[in-house]
Amino acid sequence: MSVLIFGSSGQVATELGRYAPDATFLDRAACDLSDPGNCVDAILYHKPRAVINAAAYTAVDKAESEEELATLINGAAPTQMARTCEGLKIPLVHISTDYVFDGTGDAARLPNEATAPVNAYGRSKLVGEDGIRDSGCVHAIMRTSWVFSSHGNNFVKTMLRLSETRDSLNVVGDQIGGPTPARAIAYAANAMAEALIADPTRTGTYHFAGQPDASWADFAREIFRQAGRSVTVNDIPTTDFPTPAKRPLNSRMNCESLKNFTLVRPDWKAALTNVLKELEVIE
Ligand SMILES: NC(=O)C1=CN([C@@H]2O[C@H](COP(=O)(O)OP(=O)(O)OC[C@H]3O[C@@H](n4cnc5c(N)ncnc54)[C@H](OP(=O)(O)O)[C@@H]3O)[C@@H](O)[C@H]2O)C=CC1
Ligand SMILES: Cc1cn([C@H]2C[C@H](O)[C@@H](COP(=O)(O)OP(=O)(O)O[C@H]3O[C@@H](C)C(=O)[C@@H](O)[C@H]3O)O2)c(=O)[nH]c1=O
Ligand SMILES: [Mg+2]
Repeated sequence: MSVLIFGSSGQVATELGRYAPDATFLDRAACDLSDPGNCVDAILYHKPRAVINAAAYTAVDKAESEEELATLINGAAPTQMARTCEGLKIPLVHISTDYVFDGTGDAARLPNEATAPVNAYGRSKLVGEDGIRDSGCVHAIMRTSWVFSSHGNNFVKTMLRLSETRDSLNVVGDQIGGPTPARAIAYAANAMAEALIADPTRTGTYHFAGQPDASWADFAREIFRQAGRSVTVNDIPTTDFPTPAKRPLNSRMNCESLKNFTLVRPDWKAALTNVLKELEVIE
């Protein structure tokens, strides 16, 4: 029996190929999660020993005008996955987000603190979390943040692209969080699946974010520093960068309970160096 993974070409799904090479990966063509019944059929057909959900609707601004679709993919589908896993008594590892929090204050949030998403994407992800917790299945809901890798869409690639035509950029300096390498998320998700098979009492909600916490402006500066690109980053307040979706200011997450899985917060600056090498921006 192998592990079944929803997602194939996304940032985290791509990296899972490294740690779970024998797993079955389902792309959108094999299982379109906008029809949540499809994931029930897939799990019953494959009869895996665990399920990892690395698929999601991740277009934060677009979700404001497509909340229904985002909620099917991020809410209803993971709920159906969890109910099916409960029926088969197999664990589900699911990836969620810092955007389930409202971002008030400046303390690092614990996994059991109150959620209150400020945008449609966050609300859709919270529906999925609640559905999984209510299902009774053995699970790890891993909340992560600010994911980057050498493939797919992410802030690192956006900054590198902008640097080709700009020598200064305005970047928000008052949203603080943990940039997280997709590779580390994939390692952790696979480790959690195996650990839950061995010991279901580890079921629960966990935080997994890269360290140290930084603003998007700090993140941008480090990208340009490592890439050797001379782009001036001007810190601006969120109010000066209007977007369709509101974003939380404080995305700090307390990750201490990762010790249940003998995992620690990954160092995002070191991982950034690897990603820049993979992109052949540096040697
Ligand atoms: N990106 C980020 O900054 C963050 C992401 N997360 C969470 O981490 C997880 C992984 O994110 P990441 O790897 O960055 O996401 P990506 O956007 O890179 O990939 C999303 C994946 O979901 C798949 N997908 C989208 N719509 C559907 C659908 N209707 N049916 C089936 N599959 C679909 C995509 O498939 P296809 O290639 O066919 O489009 C793709 O493989 C998600 O749960 C996300 O919410 C949490 C915090 C931050
Ligand atoms: C391109 C650009 C963005 N920004 C800001 C906008 C935003 O506040 C921040 C990051 O922009 P992005 O569009 O990459 O961010 P966003 O897509 O909101 O990233 C989020 O994605 C989802 C899926 C998550 O789950 C979150 O953890 C988080 O990673 O930077 C600037 O200030 N200047 C710029 O030139
Ligand atoms: Mg984005």
